[in-house]
Amino acid sequence: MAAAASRAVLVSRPVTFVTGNAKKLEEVKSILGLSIPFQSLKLDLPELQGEPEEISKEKARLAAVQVNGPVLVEDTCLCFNALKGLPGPYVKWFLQKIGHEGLNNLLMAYEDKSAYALCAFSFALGPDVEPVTFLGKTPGKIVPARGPNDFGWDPIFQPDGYDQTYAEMPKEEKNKISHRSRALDMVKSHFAEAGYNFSTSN
Ligand SMILES: Nc1ncnc2c1ncn2[C@H]1C[C@H](O)[C@@H](COP(=O)(O)OP(=O)(O)OP(=O)(O)O)O1
Ligand SMILES: [Mg+2]
Repeated sequence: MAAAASRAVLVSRPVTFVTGNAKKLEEVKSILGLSIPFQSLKLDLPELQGEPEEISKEKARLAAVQVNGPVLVEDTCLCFNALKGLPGPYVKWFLQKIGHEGLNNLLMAYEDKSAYALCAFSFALGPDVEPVTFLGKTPGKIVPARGPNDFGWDPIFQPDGYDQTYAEMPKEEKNKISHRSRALDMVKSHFAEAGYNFSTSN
């Protein structure tokens, strides 16, 4: 810790987590706890097409311009192996248009129902600083919907090693193994190593 403190970067404001999704914010809050001082801003940022890492980085660049300070953003993908990673970053639109049943039907022609949930967090210190990205991945499979329908595709994703879907699992259990918590672990390590020193007085 002494080493980290000696190269501490003084950051004038707490990090702003920018998302248009209240459920995402809830998960990030409960996973991060008090480990990183952050505030949130509800904004649905435009998303570039392309690879998950690039989409997330570009979101961070846009967010940093909007906030004019340090920002954290996240982009979530649900990737089907039989479809070479699709719908991936476009799962939000697939879910909106064809729902859980439609997502299951996409895999009807394939025996392979395996999938992975991928979460890409990007952190930018400000509008002129290149964002850094942290990826978290949880392997599983796509199943007919089971469990409460209160968060996106949770009811159709069953992580490997579990007989429950994300939706059926207790939140604390999901937060232990989820793609989001894996990526956030890396975010936390990055913050600890960089020794950022956030002023909370705004
Ligand atoms: N942990 C999760 N479990 C289930 N569904 C999720 C999860 N995280 C995100 N989703 C859903 C919400 C969206 O439909 C889609 C991800 O799209 P994404 O662009 O990352 O989110 P979003 O547009 O709702 O919020 P943001 O404003 O942060 O982009 O997957
Ligand atoms: Mg989005």
